[in-house]
Amino acid sequence: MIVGIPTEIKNNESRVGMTPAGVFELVKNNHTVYVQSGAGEGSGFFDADYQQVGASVLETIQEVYAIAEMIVKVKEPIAEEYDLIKEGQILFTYFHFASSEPLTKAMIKQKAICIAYETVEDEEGTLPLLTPMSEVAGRMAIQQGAKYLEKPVKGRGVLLGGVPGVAPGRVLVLGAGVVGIQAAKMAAGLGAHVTIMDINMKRLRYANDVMPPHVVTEFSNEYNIRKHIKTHDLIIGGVLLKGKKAPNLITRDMLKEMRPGTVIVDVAVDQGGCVETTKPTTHEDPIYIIDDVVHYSVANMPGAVPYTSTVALTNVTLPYAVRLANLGWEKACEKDASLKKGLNIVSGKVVYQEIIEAFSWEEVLS
Ligand SMILES: NC(=O)C1=CN([C@@H]2O[C@H](COP(=O)(O)OP(=O)(O)OC[C@H]3O[C@@H](n4cnc5c(N)ncnc54)[C@H](O)[C@@H]3O)[C@@H](O)[C@H]2O)C=CC1
Ligand SMILES: CC(=O)C(=O)O
Ligand SMILES: [Mg+2]
Repeated sequence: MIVGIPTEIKNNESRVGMTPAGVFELVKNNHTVYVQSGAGEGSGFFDADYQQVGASVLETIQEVYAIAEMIVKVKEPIAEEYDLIKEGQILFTYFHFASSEPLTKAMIKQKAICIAYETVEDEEGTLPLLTPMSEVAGRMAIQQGAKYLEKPVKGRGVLLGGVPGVAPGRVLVLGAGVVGIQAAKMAAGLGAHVTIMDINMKRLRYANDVMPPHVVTEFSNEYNIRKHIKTHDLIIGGVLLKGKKAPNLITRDMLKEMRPGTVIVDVAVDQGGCVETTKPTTHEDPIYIIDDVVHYSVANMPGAVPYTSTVALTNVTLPYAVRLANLGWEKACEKDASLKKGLNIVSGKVVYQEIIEAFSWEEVLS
């Protein structure tokens, strides 16, 4: 198969869809790989590194899309890329369709085979191609939150770890999944008081087992959330309903209950966010303030640490990419139920029910 690796063009997105190690593996399996010149630079991989393992380098994104049967990338295609996508071309990347009707409609129109990293699901119900980026984003959420709690950027002016004689900051984590656990761990490591909430008792039991005593678990319901937002300095949104729009656990009216300078890092923004006032931001302009509450909602947080993220991502995507290249998407999905769950749009037809529900479409669009 001919595989193309374009340069990411989303704001401050320096990850790349495949490392030279990945190209090595594809070439070993007799596939042809075209990499756009400079695609890996932000992650520390240069054209010569790719050429050394057998890839050919193309100058433009147009050339890569035009020649490839399968595009392997990181983020969803953005508007400038839509028309480059060919009928029947496999796109293997993050899409987060439920948060973008325009993207969904564009991919239907292009009639591509859209296999979304974030809905590939293993037998245990976990999301192997989302997990490493959630690990990155969960850890980063505390770094970013700590930064925006500083007064010069309109935060409350609270040091998360406190100092002797002064109580530490308080962090409320919504969701005890991958993002939530990593965020809680980082915050606890800094010495903050942490409350972590979920509706899944198994996740709360797990958090209770693995976390130090200054991490407290609480069942997630509106009453408890309303209580805790008043006393916590930093709130991390890490909830997910697979493939669906995230639920609004913090509504607009609740911002008034928070103290001025409270910071919300809504990691769940890529599925629409779990805070009503969340709207996607970029690394260039990551925050905005509503009712004195600082909102951070960058939809590609791991893009800011591409050295770590590119390798972590391709460690998990590569085996699937090789299978897709070896077998073609139909056979690969037939043989691998996890990969099949990644099929979101096939030749103009939405095949993932949660997307249809997200837009209240009555039937599968085609
Ligand atoms: N902004 C960014 O750059 C990134 C965003 N993400 C996003 O972060 C979100 C979380 O991802 P993961 O942690 O991997 O998902 P996960 O599936 O591991 O965890 C989500 C948790 O939310 C819980 N949950 C569901 N409804 C809830 C409710 N009402 N209250 C409290 N908890 C609830 C679930 O029980 C589950 O434990 C996803 O939307 C993911 O796409 C992930 C990586 C990067
Ligand atoms: C998961 C995701 O949205 C990201 O890594 O950017
Ligand atoms: Mg307020």
